[in-house]
Amino acid sequence: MTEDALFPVERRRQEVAPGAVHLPGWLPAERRRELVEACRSWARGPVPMRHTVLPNGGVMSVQTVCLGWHWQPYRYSRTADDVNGAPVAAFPEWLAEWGRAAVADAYGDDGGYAPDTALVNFYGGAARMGMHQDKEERSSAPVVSLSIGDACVFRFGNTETRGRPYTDVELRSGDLFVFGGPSRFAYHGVPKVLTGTGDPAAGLDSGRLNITLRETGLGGGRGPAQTGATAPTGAPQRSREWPKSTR
Ligand SMILES: O=C(O)CCC(=O)C(=O)O
Ligand SMILES: [Fe+2]
Repeated sequence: MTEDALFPVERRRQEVAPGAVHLPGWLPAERRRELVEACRSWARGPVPMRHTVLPNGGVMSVQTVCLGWHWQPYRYSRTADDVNGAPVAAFPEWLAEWGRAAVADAYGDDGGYAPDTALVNFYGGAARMGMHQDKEERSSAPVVSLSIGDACVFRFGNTETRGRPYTDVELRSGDLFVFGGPSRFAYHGVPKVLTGTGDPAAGLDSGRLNITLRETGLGGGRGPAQTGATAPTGAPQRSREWPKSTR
């Protein structure tokens, strides 16, 4: 339960919509720290983290860097043609293992989950993300979302419209949210970051990191590491005991 809320909110596993599961506090502090370190490394390059420019000229308030496949509105490619043209960093095997553990904890079975791309988003205090569908993937495998740092309001809607019905969920540091099955193509967004709620234990005092893992369905594996390039430095060593269910 939250300590500060007038009406305390239960922080329990919750199925927000069919196939959309929120697992609060899924990532332990050590794993959060490792992931923050890895994100700092990915943010430096080979493709630097940047504010994505939309086809209508709008600039996203969120900053993004990708692994495995580079996402730009509205397609995936192996090179960051809208940034510096560099090949995207590889999607590491340890992150795929975290993804399988996440799906298994959400649904009871990992279903052979094989994510080959990740979008790493950084939200400064004023950043937000409008309601959208993740639909550039040619796969209906679930999206695995990990949040670290400042909490946020995550709005999870329906597959038909940007508007109601939707459910607002508070995602805090370490929370896992998985959306698949009938919810895989539901609209979702982040209307608000709750500044001042950061996670010093994870090394992220302010701002919010969100990492979504996806299967692109495009084939060709997890990216450059498959073809000989080196993995980004700073990738954490996962302890052998982890991941396991924290439910
Ligand atoms: O930041 C989040 O929680 C959601 C991010 C998201 O929807 C996306 O990257 O497509
Ligand atoms: Fe999304």
